[in-house]
Amino acid sequence: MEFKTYPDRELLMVSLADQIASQLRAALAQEGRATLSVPGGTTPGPIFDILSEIDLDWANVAVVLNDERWVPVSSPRSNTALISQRLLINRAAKARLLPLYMNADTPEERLDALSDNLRPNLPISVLLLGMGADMHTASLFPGADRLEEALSDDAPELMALRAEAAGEPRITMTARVLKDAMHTHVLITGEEKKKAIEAAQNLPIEQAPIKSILHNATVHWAA
Ligand SMILES: O=C(O)[C@H](O)[C@@H](O)[C@H](O)[C@H](O)COP(=O)(O)O
Repeated sequence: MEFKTYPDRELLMVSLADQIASQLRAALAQEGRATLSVPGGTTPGPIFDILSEIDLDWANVAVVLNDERWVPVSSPRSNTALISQRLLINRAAKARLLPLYMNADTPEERLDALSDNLRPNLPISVLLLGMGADMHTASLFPGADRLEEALSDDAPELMALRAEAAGEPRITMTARVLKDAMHTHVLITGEEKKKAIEAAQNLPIEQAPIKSILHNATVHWAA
């Protein structure tokens, strides 16, 4: 794992957006297509604002969330709504959204359709992840009902998980898909998350699921 410290959050966001754009450009040059996977939550908004203005061949970029809360897009908790409003606009409006939500009562009802849609766009070219202070990433929460399966190397691409800390049911990429990404960045801010990522290294993976992707990740941090 590489740990990069930035003087402040603004510099972190600008610099990381630039690194992501360069890696997408390289993937586009090599393969003519690229897949970018991003987190929801409260931290990445500013990076989406910057990325959306960057000049690249967005028409050949597929964008997909790492995970989604099973709520309608009209909910303020919808990660799909977040990226629709802050990432898939401006120049990035040309990118193709691979959905992680379709109207239904439970994620299980839509897992097959969403997975079939995702599969041809794997592996992920550039993976941006967030992390909770409880050391979850995507929706791989410590204590989640099917965590062991979601961390295993023969997991399907997507799974539905439930965890007390998660609130609503989640749909998430499994560790296998996250580990296969060509480039992995973890975006964290604040002292609490810095301590959590340090602590994660000495804990079993079930208690610190972020560990599943740390070995070849760059962690970007600012206070
Ligand atoms: O839907 C989600 O909640 C996320 O994708 C999740 O994995 C997130 O990245 C972390 O919970 C950090 O969230 P914050 O940035 O809000 O702390």
